[in-house]
Amino acid sequence: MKTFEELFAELQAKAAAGTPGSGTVAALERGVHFIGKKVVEEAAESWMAAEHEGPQRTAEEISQLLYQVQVLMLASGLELEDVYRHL
Ligand SMILES: N=c1c2ncn([C@@H]3O[C@H](COP(=O)(O)OP(=O)(O)OP(=O)(O)O)[C@@H](O)[C@H]3O)c2ncn1[C@@H]1O[C@H](COP(=O)(O)O)[C@@H](O)[C@H]1O
Repeated sequence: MKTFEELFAELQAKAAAGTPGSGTVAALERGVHFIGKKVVEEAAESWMAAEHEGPQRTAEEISQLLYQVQVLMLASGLELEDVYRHL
């Protein structure tokens, strides 16, 4: 188990290192358009899970949504603080 902040630090490190085999690095190479579609896909799957599949499946889909949002943040050059200041 990891927190939102811990996951972001892990993804930042992999992006900076260009870690071979990392799905995050591969997504960043494909760019914002590809990543944006993954965000929308996971958002829709979270919504469908919440309506039809119960809390456990919803939690799984939301975890994937949070991951994709973090990848979009990296692709946009954003730090956690850039987002947190708007909360
Ligand atoms: N938490 C996640 C995570 N959540 C979702 N995903 C991605 O989102 C996909 C899951 O969505 P789906 O089930 O809809 O995908 P799928 O249909 O099986 O496959 P796709 O065709 O959509 O790619 C996975 O295939 C991953 O590509 C994640 N990829 C990585 N992480 C974590 O990110 C960290 C870095 O990962 P790497 O960059 O791959 O090393 C590790 O701690 C991982 O656990």
